[in-house]
Amino acid sequence: MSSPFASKPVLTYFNLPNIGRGEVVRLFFAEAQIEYNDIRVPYGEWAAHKGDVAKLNPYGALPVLQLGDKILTQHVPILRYLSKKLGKYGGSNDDEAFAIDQITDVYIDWRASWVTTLGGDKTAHAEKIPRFYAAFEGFLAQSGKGPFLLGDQVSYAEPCLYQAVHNDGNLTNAEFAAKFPRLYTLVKAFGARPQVAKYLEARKKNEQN
Ligand SMILES: N[C@@H](CCC(=O)N[C@@H](CS)C(=O)NCC(=O)O)C(=O)O
Repeated sequence: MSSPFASKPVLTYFNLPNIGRGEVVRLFFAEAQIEYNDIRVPYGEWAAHKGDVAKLNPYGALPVLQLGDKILTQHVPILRYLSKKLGKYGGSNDDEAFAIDQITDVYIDWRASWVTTLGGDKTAHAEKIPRFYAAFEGFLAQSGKGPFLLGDQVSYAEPCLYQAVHNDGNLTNAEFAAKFPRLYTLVKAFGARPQVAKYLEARKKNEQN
């Protein structure tokens, strides 16, 4: 791995079990083979760090990415910015860029809804979550490509979708695979990308779900 940036990016995020927003940026870095400093704040120590983060990020939340003298926040805009800087992962025309934006905005909605079901309320989960998977599947059907949203070209949508499927344990769910075949094929293909597979193997030690 190396870095196309003038200095090594510094990603600060929680040491969560691979379910959080910053982990999506880590997945993107794995795919793009970007070397970065991975600062992991133990969740239990957040109160002690919050003030320092607020000095960098007016929103006061993580992840924060330091890129030289730039401070970037909001995980999907971070992915979008990195994609532009790298000249890939963001689509090669306005229509492709729109398709990525569209599906990742649904991912953001999924995330906002999903965190409200974290207490383990199965009824709330069943009421709220399947519509997002159906939307992902629908947009993938509209694109008509595969295995990825843009065909063979990976975009920053893939790490987002990978996590949406991973977070509910659906990577090994045959029923899920049958119901959402395009989405399932996409996340399996993303997880099998050599650099991503290597990263996923290494992160197993931190896997708790
Ligand atoms: N819209 C932001 C949300 C950031 C966010 O809410 N981060 C959570 C962790 S995933 C956080 O820092 N929570 C602690 C807090 O807000 O005090 C993004 O997409 O990055």
